Amino acid sequence: MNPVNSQRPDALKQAIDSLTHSLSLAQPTSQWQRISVPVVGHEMGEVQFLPLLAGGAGLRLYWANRDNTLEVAVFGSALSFKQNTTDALSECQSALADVFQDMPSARVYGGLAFSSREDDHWPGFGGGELVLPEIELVRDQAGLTLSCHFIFDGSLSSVQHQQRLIDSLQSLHCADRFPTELPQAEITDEHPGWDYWQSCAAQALDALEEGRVAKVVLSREQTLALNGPLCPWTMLSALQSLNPNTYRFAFCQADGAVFFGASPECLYQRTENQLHSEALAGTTARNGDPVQDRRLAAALLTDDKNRRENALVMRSIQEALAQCSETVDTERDIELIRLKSVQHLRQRINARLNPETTDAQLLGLLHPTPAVGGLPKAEAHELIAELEDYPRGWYAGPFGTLHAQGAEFAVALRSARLEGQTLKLYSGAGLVPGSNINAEWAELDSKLRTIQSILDIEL
Ligand SMILES: C=C(O[C@@H]1C=C(C(=O)O)C=C[C@H]1O)C(=O)O
Ligand SMILES: [Mg+2]
Repeated sequence: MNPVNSQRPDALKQAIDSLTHSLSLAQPTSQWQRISVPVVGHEMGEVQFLPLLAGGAGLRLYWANRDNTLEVAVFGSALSFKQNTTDALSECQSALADVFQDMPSARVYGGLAFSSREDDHWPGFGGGELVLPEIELVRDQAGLTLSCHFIFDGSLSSVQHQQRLIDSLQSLHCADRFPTELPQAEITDEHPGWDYWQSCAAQALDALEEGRVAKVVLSREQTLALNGPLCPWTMLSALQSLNPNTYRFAFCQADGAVFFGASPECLYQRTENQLHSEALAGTTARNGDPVQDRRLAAALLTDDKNRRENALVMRSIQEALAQCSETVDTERDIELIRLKSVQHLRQRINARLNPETTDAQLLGLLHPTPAVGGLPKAEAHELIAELEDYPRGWYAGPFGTLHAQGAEFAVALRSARLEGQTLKLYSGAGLVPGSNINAEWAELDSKLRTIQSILDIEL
């Protein structure tokens, strides 16, 4: 990989200076303030978010949507909503409404855990966290914008905060060498390993045959030991090249622990009362030989087990949306989604929501879909808690953004958690009656393959 220069493009430097100037002129008010400046000039296109994040410190977050119409880098949080339970979003909904009232263009970003059970949470990440950025760099259809958010009431503490914010703005810079080199990685642990998988998948198949569940998604955590520091922003840059039409996301805690990934799956995207969701389930591998690859795709499109996996997700999303929508329409075609190491079945669904529907309600109704949990929900989640012997944390949880006009959440799959020189990778597979234990294990493998391949893991 080429080391890239460490300068700060002039267009960004000018925006930083202009934002610093506006910030120093801020008038005391007790309300939230958002100050934005456009990043303009011929060098605007050279402002790369990942090297800037790599050059930063403390809490940072990255979010890019699947069609690449929105890319965001967050440096620090002006306000943080920590979630103890996944449904606690309803508790911060009114605080969020106040923030959006004062700053109609503000957005919050973050992730939520898969489960509200505390013993399923990761240390430091808890049940979830949504942040209002202290400094936010956004690339969208309007161009590039640098913003900051703060409370400035003229008190000593807010004056100090204003100064800290100016210092942080002035210190934005690209990492000296980016992408940085990647360390060597070695697989040291797995939950489940192959032996335990056979027994846990067999127990799940029993529950399926007895009709206790119709579908259950079991997952696996693979631990990699690294022989040096790993730059998560370099990983994201590599993921972006391999799978450009995925949601890319990262949440880096102040202590350096990072959750990141590149997911193909949308939980929902809402603009006012128009909502889009999808059933993304049913998987086969990719093959380097185009003829074989097309054969795999054709087999997937007609495969009974994979279509059942998908149909159950579809039905569950339809039923959830029916509870809060005026209309719910499914798109007729099942599409094929091709990624670097796997291909999936997808069917889209659109709804016109009842006007009073909130995002807290939507998250509660939709998450976890049976693409990552199972059906019936309660029984499947109980089985997952019983069989899986590691915490899922934010893996398979919602990750995304909320704003005054809407929201967009990915399902945080194809993801990993980095702590020091330990990287944990996650993947899951949906079991339905007739699933084969070996084939589902191979599916777990192929979903881990993309991140592994960046790290040159030999299998
Ligand atoms: C659970 C994961 O993926 C989900 C399970 C799928 C399946 O079983 O076919 C396909 C896509 C995702 O909805 C994962 O990648 O970890
Ligand atoms: Mg599957």
